[in-house]
Amino acid sequence: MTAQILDGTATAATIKTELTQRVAALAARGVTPGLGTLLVGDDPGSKWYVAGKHRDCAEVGISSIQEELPVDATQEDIEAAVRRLNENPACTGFIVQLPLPRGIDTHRVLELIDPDKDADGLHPTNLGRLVLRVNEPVTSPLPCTPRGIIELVERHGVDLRGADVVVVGRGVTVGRSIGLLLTRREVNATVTLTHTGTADLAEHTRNADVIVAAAGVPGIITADLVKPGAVVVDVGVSRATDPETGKSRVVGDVDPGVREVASWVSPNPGGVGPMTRAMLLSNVVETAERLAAS
Ligand SMILES: Nc1nc(=O)c2c([nH]1)NC[C@@H]1CN(c3ccc(C(=O)N[C@@H](CCC(=O)O)C(=O)O)cc3)C=[N+]21
Repeated sequence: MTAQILDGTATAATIKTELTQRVAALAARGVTPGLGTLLVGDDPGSKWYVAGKHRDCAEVGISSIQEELPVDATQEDIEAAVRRLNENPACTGFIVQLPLPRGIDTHRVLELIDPDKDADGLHPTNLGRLVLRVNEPVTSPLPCTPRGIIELVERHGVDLRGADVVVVGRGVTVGRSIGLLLTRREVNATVTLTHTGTADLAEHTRNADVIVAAAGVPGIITADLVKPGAVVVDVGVSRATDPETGKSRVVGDVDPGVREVASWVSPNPGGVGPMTRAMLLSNVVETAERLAAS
C-alpha cells in the first residue's frame, strides 16, 4: 500500500478561501489588513519569494506594502525601514526577507520588529510568549512553518493527541520552535528533537508515529527509518539539478521509498511550502482582527 498525500497546495487554497471571508468581514468594519515586506538586495530567489507573498495577499484581499533597499544598505538604513513599517498604520504585519546581506546583524534587525506586527511569528517576544503562556489561548503571531505543518496534518484527519512526534533538525524556523506548538494542551503530542549530534537517529524515528523531517539533508529519511503506518512530513528544502532535464529542482529530506511504508506523506514541493505561505496570511489577518477588536 502506498501512502496518502498530505496535499499542501489544496489545503492552502482552502485556508485562503476562509481568509478571504474574514478579510471581507474586516472590510465591513473599515479595517484592511496589510502585509509589509522588506527586501534588501536583488537576489532573484528572494525577489521571487517576496513577489509570491504579495500575489497571495492580492488573492485574499490583503493590501501590500513593499520596502526595497539596495544590497549595500547599511544596518541603520535597514533599521530605519523596520521602524517605518512598525509605524505605518496600513501595515498590520510584516516580514524582513531573509537572508540579509553579509555584515548585517540580523538578530538586531529582527528584534526591532514590533512583536504585534511580527508576521513570521519568530520575534523573541512571541517565541517567549509561547514558552510562558502555555496554559492560555495564544493571542500572538505563531511561527508560520510549524503552524502550517500542524494544520496540514490535522486537516487531513490525523489526530496528534498523544502521538510520538520525532523532529529531525534543530533549525530555528522549524525544529526548535515546532515543539512549542505540538506540546500545547490543544495538540498534546509528545516531542523528541533530534539533530546532527543524535547518537542513533533511526532508534528514534523507528518508534515515531509522526516524523517531521527538517534537517535540510536530501533523502535523509529512508524507508528503513520509518515505522509502518507512520505520518511523514517533508520540510527540507535543498536544490539539485535534475539529471534528465538539467533544471534545478527542490529536493526534500524524505526519500521516495518512504511512500511504501508510511500512511501519510507530504509531497515536496506542494506540501509544507504552500502551508507556510498560507499561515503568513493568517498571521496578518489575525493581527488585523485583534486591532479591530481593541
Ligand atoms: N522572513 C522570512 N520568512 C520566510 O518565511 C522566509 C524567508 N524569510 N526567507 C526564505 C524562506 C523560504 N520560504 C519559502 C516559503 C514557501 C515556499 C513554497 O511555497 N514553495 C513551493 C514551491 C517550491 C519550488 O518549486 O520552488 C512548494 O513548496 O510547493 C518556499 C520557500 C519562506 N522563507
